[in-house]
Amino acid sequence: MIYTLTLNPSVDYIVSVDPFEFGKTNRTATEMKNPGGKGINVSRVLNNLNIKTKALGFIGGFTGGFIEQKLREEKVDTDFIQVNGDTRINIKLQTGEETEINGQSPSVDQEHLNTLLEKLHVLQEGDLLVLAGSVPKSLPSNIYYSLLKEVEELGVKVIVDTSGEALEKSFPGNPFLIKPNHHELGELFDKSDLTVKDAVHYGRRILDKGVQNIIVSMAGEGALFLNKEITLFSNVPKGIVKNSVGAGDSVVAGFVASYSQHNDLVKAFQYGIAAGSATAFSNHFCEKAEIEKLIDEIEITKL
Ligand SMILES: Nc1ncnc2c1ncn2[C@@H]1O[C@H](COP(=O)(O)OP(=O)(O)OP(=O)(O)O)[C@@H](O)[C@H]1O
Ligand SMILES: O=P(O)(O)OC[C@@]1(O)O[C@H](CO)[C@@H](O)[C@@H]1O
Repeated sequence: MIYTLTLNPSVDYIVSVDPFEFGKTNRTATEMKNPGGKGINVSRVLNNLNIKTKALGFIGGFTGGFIEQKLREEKVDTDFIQVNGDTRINIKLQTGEETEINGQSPSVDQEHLNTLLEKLHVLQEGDLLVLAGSVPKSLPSNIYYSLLKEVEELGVKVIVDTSGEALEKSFPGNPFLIKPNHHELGELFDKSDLTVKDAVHYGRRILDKGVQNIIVSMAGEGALFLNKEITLFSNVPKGIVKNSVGAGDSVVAGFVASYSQHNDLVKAFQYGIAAGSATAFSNHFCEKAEIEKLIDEIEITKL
């Protein structure tokens, strides 16, 4: 079984405004309201690929109700924990470039956390758990490390997709996979504008800290896959990016979809990149046929 955990879900309000003028009343040309948060996005993409997951996380208020209702309509299985306060609303403003305003989440207390731990204790050998997204302020920044330790004895493979302190602190918990983009990887070492060579160098330093596999996505510039045995580079297919919200989550979902079926890291890397680009090239999360159309354009080379 595949589980996703979103500690900090959101309603994503994705609007295009053209032209956009600061200090003026602007009107939207298009708008969408979607259930969001990185783990939830992974569940939604896997659902598009006919792979069942259970989405865990903390939700509350009218926005939490919206998320549950939408996921129920899409037939994504959920087991959320209710918290006091409204789940945040994240604004994604498309004006030719993309600007994001991510909101604040309601607080999560010890009792909520204990309920989460109970839910995680039912996981079994062979299960995959995706821990994704930012950590609400009320939780410690080493929460993903604690959760990795919590399921360590269960034989579960854990994927961590987050950034900054929460990501860095997860490394000694030996996550099966992490997927930073090149900016997030650079941030961990106080570096910007990483080249492919730099990304390989810093990726290797993270492998030394206990992470088993790393995908470094670099938007239109390609992606890397690293573990102690192999270093691979992938190009990305050519196309017009329409909406990158959830493209990174689609890489994770595509990887999980393929790996859970074929147990092959290289194939899963390729499928993940195809899924990321298929989402980036459309206004919805990728579908199977869209991924399969791109897969042959993706060449994996050994570095
Ligand atoms: N210009 C592009 N051309 C082709 N594919 C792209 C492009 N930009 C993004 N993608 C696809 O989206 C994936 C994720 O992009 P990126 O490296 O920006 O990760 P991210 O920052 O986690 O994504 P997100 O925008 O969802 O936060 C890439 O690996 C690629 O598959
Ligand atoms: O604030 P976080 O948790 O880092 O990211 C949240 C978020 O930007 O990530 C998803 C796209 O990856 C969106 O659905 C959501 O709004």
